[in-house]
Amino acid sequence: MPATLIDGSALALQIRGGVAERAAALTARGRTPGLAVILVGDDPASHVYVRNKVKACEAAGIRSVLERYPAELTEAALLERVAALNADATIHGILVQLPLPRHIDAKKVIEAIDASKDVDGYSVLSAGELMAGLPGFRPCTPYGCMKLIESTGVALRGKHAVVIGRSNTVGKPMGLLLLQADATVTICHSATADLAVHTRQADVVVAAVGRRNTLTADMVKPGAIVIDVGMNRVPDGEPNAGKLCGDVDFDGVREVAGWITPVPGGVGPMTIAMLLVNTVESAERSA
Ligand SMILES: Nc1nc(=O)c2c([nH]1)NC[C@@H]1CN(c3ccc(C(=O)N[C@@H](CCC(=O)O)C(=O)O)cc3)C=[N+]21
Repeated sequence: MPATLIDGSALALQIRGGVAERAAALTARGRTPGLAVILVGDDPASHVYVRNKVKACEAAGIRSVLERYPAELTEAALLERVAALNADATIHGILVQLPLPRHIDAKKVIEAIDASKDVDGYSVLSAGELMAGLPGFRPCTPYGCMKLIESTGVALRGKHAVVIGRSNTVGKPMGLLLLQADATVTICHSATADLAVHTRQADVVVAAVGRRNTLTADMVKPGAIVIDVGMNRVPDGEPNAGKLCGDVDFDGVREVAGWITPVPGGVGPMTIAMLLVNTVESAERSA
């Protein structure tokens, strides 16, 4: 029996509905939540993501302020904008879209965002709060993955979860969130000797590498939950060339797994939903 599809678009809509109620309650008290999104340069993919974020805010009753700058913007000028948004009481979340042009030190910019407005959860303070099990903003993509896993109804306690990828934005925080949910966690990466040995043991696999077909059917335990964070394009000369695809060989793995997320329509929409959750939460804290 093929895997049950985990519908990230539907779950994201449901979560955004909850956000809309909380935002309306804040607006009724004259405290409309506000999110500032800063986009530097003209990466076409970044423009699509940012537009989706702004649209989702509007639909949920969150005021969004989109600031676009040319790729030549100086680091000093960007830091000045962040400082101004830090001081703006109508702004509860600040998101600086990554990647930034190479002449700008992204770390420095992220650390300049006031911790109370770090709705991306990318700052060292937010990472430390997650590490220490303290309340704080969780990075939106792994946070969304946790909600997708929860939606299956399978309890994580005592389960073996394998994360493929060790980035600061997805792999590492994903491992910590799974650990916090009492899973036994393995983090695999480019130097892992035999990836399949690990994934075949896994009750949950989260693939976050950025390379298509990283996880194939022979690498998956029957019945496992498979979460696909990848955002890749099918190369020219292959069927479906140019289409968005994940890190998982979807057609193969769905025959073995118990649950699987599609790309698109899986993790991507959840990333945006959790950004709205963090923003409304930030506004509630400040109200
Ligand atoms: N400071 C910062 N925060 C981020 O959260 C951040 C970032 N920088 N830089 C880039 C990545 C990427 N990201 C996505 C969000 C939603 C979709 C999304 O909605 N994807 C749709 C499809 C979109 C399409 O069709 O291209 C889906 O998977 O169904 C994708 C990617 C957020 N990121």
